[in-house]
Amino acid sequence: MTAKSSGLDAADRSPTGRPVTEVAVGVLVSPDGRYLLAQRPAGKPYEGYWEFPGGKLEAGETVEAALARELHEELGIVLTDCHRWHTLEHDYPHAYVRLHFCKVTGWTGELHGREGQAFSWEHLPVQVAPLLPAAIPVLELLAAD
Ligand SMILES: Nc1nc2c([nH]c(=O)n2[C@H]2C[C@H](O)[C@@H](COP(=O)(O)OP(=O)(O)OP(=O)(O)O)O2)c(=O)[nH]1
Repeated sequence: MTAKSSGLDAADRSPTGRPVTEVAVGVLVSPDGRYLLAQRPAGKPYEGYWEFPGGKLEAGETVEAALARELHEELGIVLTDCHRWHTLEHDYPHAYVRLHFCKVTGWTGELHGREGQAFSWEHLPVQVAPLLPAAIPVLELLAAD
């Protein structure tokens, strides 16, 4: 199979030739219209910055499967309802990421930070800081929704 027919093409490289890290991100929406933000744990790039929960896709994983796994690992919840929303790319010093944002409206279980991270349900405009650079355009999209 050629690279193109297997789906591997120029989209797997950034415009400057960096490999693309695919990331599944959940925008959890509470019944009263707040959004869940989590603080990045110690030891990760941008430690202490606020972001939407999620993480990198593993080999062969879909966005939805990766998101379900990450939400369970990070927050102890089981994803029951989500849909893809926006995809954004960001060129960080540590990686070029493609962020697949999904709106999450259904889950079961009690939320708790299983990696010791803080989290907060926020109305717009959010009060937590600092935010990951790539979270800022997402908050603008949410405000415009
Ligand atoms: N989860 C999440 N990641 C984001 C957001 N915005 C943003 O630029 N990112 C970037 C930061 C990281 O480079 C990448 C996510 O990778 P990560 O290190 O958190 O993923 P992971 O949990 O799989 O990490 P790992 O410890 O397994 O390496 O996406 C966001 O809102 N949420």
